Amino acid sequence: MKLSSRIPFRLALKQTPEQRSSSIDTYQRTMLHSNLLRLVARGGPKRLMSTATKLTTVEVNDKTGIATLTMNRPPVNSQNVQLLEDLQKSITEIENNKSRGLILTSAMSNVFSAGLDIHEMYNTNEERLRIVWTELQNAWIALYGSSLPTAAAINGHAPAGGCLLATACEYRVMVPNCRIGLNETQLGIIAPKWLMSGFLNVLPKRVAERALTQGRMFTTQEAFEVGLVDEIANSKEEALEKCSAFIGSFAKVNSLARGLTKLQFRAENIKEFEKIREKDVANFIALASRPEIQKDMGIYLENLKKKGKK
Ligand SMILES: CCCCC/C=C\C/C=C\CCC/C=C/C(=O)SCCNC(=O)CCNC(=O)[C@H](O)C(C)(C)COP(=O)(O)OP(=O)(O)OC[C@H]1O[C@@H](n2cnc3c(N)ncnc32)[C@H](O)[C@@H]1OP(=O)(O)O
Repeated sequence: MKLSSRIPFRLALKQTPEQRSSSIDTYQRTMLHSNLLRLVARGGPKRLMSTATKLTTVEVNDKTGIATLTMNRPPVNSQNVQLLEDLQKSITEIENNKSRGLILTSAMSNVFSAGLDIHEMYNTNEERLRIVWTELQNAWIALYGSSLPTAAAINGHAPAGGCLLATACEYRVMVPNCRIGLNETQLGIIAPKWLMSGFLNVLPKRVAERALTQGRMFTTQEAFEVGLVDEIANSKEEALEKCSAFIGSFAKVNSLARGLTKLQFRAENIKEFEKIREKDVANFIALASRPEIQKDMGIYLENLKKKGKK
């Protein structure tokens, strides 16, 4: 299956008859391929890899060779230092074990990830803030810069840092009635450029600019319509199957050529990020230490707690 051949019927209708018949033919082949993969994915024995991690698990499907990396930090997979470090360890392990691809998902029933753990940034010291931000940077670059095919099975809400992880992947499948987006401006903070890279990779610049300035949280349907997610699935299982089908689409492509091509597309963002990463840590510490930001964090946490008790 070629990525360029994934043309939905509604777009196929706008094409010439020749283009249309070729797209529909490719579409049917794609469906057949994805159904085959689904059968394999369902039947395939799963192997739990030996990750020395507390908050992530890695399961490899022996038949497809695809690894599923699951975040498991109840209640909302908020990203504390431990989760960010575990994500990196699991990504490295999946790469070293020569898996055919990586699917990122969540063990929570309605949340993919709530973003950075605000408790880790509240009432703390500069050294802790440095660690938090450095580990967020490290986790992002491990995922964004991986040469493996990557996909996110977004089985719940994905605000801020949750959206960051999802958009670091090459493909996204999301369950209905959830929200995804970079809501930083709504919180009175600014997402640095590298943090927007994945978002800018998948959305037209105009749409991305508007969404980022508004701090917009897209519903699943809206995210699909603008291209922030590639497909909608009715359940986590279906999302995992669709992600497997995406990764399976590279079965006949030379993996080295594929990986290097991917990295060429991402090289500029990665280079920019490497240039500013130290300065970016300093900027984050300065921002997060500001008394008014600390005050806002306290209020935000209180409101989240109150909402939870309702
Ligand atoms: C002003 C705050 C941020 C300040 C940051 C400062 C500087 C940073 C500079 C740049 C950073 C940009 C990069 C990334 C930033 C981030 O990721 S910030 C985090 C943004 N995340 C959010 O705004 C999401 C907040 N959470 C929610 O909207 C919801 O929890 C939900 C994810 C939609 C899930 O809803 P629901 O299932 O109903 O669960 P509850 O709301 O009831 O939550 C359950 C408990 O979890 C706690 N919690 C939720 N999110 C977080 C979080 N991000 N950090 C820590 N804790 C969180 C929530 O308080 C509940 O706790 P209790 O059970 O009540 O104790």
